[in-house]
Amino acid sequence: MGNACLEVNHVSKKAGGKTLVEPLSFTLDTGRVLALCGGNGAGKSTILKMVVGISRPTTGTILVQGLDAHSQRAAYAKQIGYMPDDFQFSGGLNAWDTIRFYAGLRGVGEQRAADVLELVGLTEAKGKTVFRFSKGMRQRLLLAQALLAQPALLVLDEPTNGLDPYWMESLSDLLTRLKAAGHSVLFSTHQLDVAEAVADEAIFLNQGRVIQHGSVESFKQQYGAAGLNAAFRASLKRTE
Ligand SMILES: Nc1ncnc2c1ncn2[C@@H]1O[C@H](COP(=O)(O)OP(=O)(O)OP(=O)(O)O)[C@@H](O)[C@H]1O
Repeated sequence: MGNACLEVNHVSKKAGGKTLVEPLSFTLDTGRVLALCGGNGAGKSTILKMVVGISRPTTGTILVQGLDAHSQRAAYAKQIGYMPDDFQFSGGLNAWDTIRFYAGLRGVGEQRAADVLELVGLTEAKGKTVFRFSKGMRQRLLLAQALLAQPALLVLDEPTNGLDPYWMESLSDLLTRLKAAGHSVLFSTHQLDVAEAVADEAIFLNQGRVIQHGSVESFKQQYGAAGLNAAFRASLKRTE
């Protein structure tokens, strides 16, 4: 496809004698947002780790902007901003020193570091030591480091974990603006209302298997106000 930002082809993962992810294929076009939805242990983080290149698929290939994760590693990594789940920052640094450290790693200047802190509402808190941050503030700092290099593809693992309603809504607004600016976003969530509010497409996962993939609009049309929750339940039922 002409404007594919991410192409996942027949990717699967086995580890410890267990199939964590059964073969899956999907394409994410430029400027689109795709939500990987599923409960605990569905395989969401495993898929995201393969997409960012920190875990190698057992089978299949992944291309971001036409680049291969393993044979073109450095160029590939530059296309991606990653917000991992449950990452611990070095607690002794304040937010400003932390974001400047990541800016240095990404080859990004101080102005951009200040801009991303502003985007996630942490300018006022920039002198505060990160270990004094609430969970939601740490999440926002993690998002800020993912945004630093204005990557073509943002990969966000449970980005709304710990966010209060104000920041949930702000994240939706921010993702909408990033989309409009041509960024593509792949994120995981177990909160289907978040996927419904933010994503263009959703993939439903259960125990490492895709049980449904469709546009959020089509799920809304089919299930009305009950939305993605009803669509997910119906998909689960069909596969039981
Ligand atoms: N290296 C590994 N070896 C064996 N099993 C693993 C490994 N990594 C993950 N798993 C298992 O794979 C399954 C999928 O895990 P994963 O973290 O991808 O799920 P998830 O959908 O992100 O779940 P959660 O919402 O709980 O974070 C789980 O059962 C997990 O225990």
